[in-house]
Amino acid sequence: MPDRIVIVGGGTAGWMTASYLKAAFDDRVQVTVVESDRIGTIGVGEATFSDIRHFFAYLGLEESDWMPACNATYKLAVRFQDWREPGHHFYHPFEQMRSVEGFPLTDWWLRGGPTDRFDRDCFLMASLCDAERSPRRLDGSLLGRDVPEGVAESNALTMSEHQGKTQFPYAYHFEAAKLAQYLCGYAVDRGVRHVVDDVVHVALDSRGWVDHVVTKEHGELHGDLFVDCTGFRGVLINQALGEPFQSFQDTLPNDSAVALQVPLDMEARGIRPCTTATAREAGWIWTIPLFGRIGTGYVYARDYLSPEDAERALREFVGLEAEHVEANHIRMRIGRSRRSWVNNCVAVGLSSGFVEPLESTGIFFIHHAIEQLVKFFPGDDWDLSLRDLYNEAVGHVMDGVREFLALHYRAAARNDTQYWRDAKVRALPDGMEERLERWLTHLPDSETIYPYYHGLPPYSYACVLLGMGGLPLRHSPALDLIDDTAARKQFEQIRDRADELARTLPNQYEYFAQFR
Ligand SMILES: Cc1cc2nc3c(=O)[nH]c(=O)nc-3n(C[C@H](O)[C@H](O)[C@H](O)COP(=O)(O)OP(=O)(O)OC[C@H]3O[C@@H](n4cnc5c(N)ncnc54)[C@H](O)[C@@H]3O)c2cc1C
Ligand SMILES: N[C@@H](Cc1c[nH]c2cc(Cl)ccc12)C(=O)O
Repeated sequence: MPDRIVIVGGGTAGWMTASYLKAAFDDRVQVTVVESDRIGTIGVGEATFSDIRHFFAYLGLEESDWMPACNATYKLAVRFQDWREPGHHFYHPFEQMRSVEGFPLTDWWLRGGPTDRFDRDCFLMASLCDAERSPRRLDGSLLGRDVPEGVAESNALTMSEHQGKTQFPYAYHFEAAKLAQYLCGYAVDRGVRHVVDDVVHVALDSRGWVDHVVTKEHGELHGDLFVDCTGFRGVLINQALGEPFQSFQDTLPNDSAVALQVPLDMEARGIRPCTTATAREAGWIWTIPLFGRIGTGYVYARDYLSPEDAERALREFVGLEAEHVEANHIRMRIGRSRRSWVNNCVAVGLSSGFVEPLESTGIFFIHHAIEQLVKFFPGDDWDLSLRDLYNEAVGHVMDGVREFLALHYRAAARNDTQYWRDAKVRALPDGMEERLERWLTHLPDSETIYPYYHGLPPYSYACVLLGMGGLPLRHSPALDLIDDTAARKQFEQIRDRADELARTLPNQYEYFAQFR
């Protein structure tokens, strides 16, 4: 069996992979992580999908084990600010879409919702975000008793097996660098060898497979399977094995970011239970509230804005609190390696692919890749089908997310700068134009979105279309022929329940302060 695994890179990807493989295969595999202390990681304050709870559950970790160590907070939604026009906001929440008479509530809302806020009318989470509530009460119970926690009883190996069945109501914000550190401790405790050194050469055998990697001070590291977690460099997959990188730049032009970590008095300021993405002149600014500080950054396209102007705009946005904080400029490689698994090398994380962090998909890509690696782990004969299945699954996830992100720009009503005007006419990924055409007459459903698993349910697309406000949408004509009493009752119930929750749940600061 290929049981000697060498992971090159110790960022989020490297340590998530090491700890997961140990949880899966225990001492039946030998795992080594080699990471440079000279080349830094991309550790900004990060936001996740709710599915990451399956990752922690797989490792046997509770929130109380890892959250305090990573300054983590809850995320109930992404708040899109100013994408339609200045002052407007809407949420993309973690919440199961309700349906009435077989039609999603958003469709009923289009026919005639009670207010002009589809998000507050159709989802509880939008009101909880506006009221800045924690999803848990001080005794730890979740919202009401009506939300199933549902990890323990499930025996599914992968996230895709959960999709559509339930929707967990929150995800997390955390410091990625601290999570990597925490998982390093977890992995090393379970026997992972940790080598701090630079890989200076990747030695291939006569077939072009990785034979070993050469380090500066620790000699050669031999293995059967090599995992490339070297970030945008793609030291093994792209540099040594020559696998081409396919850029998504034609459809997603943002290629840069400038980030700041800003310590703040969270007691005075509060901790918003959502990621905020605020549209700006040539991109958007993320605000990720952590316990004790916020992570913020401007994601922009260099074709429209210089790094200096981006930093200036970001500092203006944040205000005086960031005065003495140093900015971190990052060049982003947007797209994916044509194949993420080549011969005996599997790329996980930024080396495999990346899209701008608008919907917090980076860590989801990693989690998904690791699940697939376990599912399609090679045997002695390195059966090609397993590798192909892996590459197809990983490729579909990134291609699907690419479409979902492209939709944000096409649908945004904002058109005050050249950047936003160009966004309306920019090319869409192959096949998406036809799909979009259909979504305008019938809100997206599982039959009409990107046809392979990519982590995003149809209601996420509906939220973006309804919230961005730049495209004309129509309700299903059938709704004009169906009694709307049940739909109106549903809207009322949501409003009443949201009011009650907003009155009775604590705020996030109160919730997390009790553990300090
Ligand atoms: C601006 C920005 C914002 C983001 N926001 C989010 C978000 O909100 N949510 C989310 O889910 N994801 C987000 N991501 C993605 C997320 O940061 C990454 O997916 C995640 O951190 C994984 O990075 P990585 O481990 O692949 O690479 P890196 O963090 O770059 O780590 C690379 C590792 O490889 C090592 N290395 C490189 N070369 C060598 C060598 N020759 N020898 C030895 N070691 C080497 C380095 O030392 C390092 O340990 C964001 C990314 C960017 C760029
Ligand atoms: N599987 C993802 C999909 C998802 C459902 N709702 C949201 C909202 C946001 Cl902001 C991101 C992602 C999602 C998950 O459940 O996490």
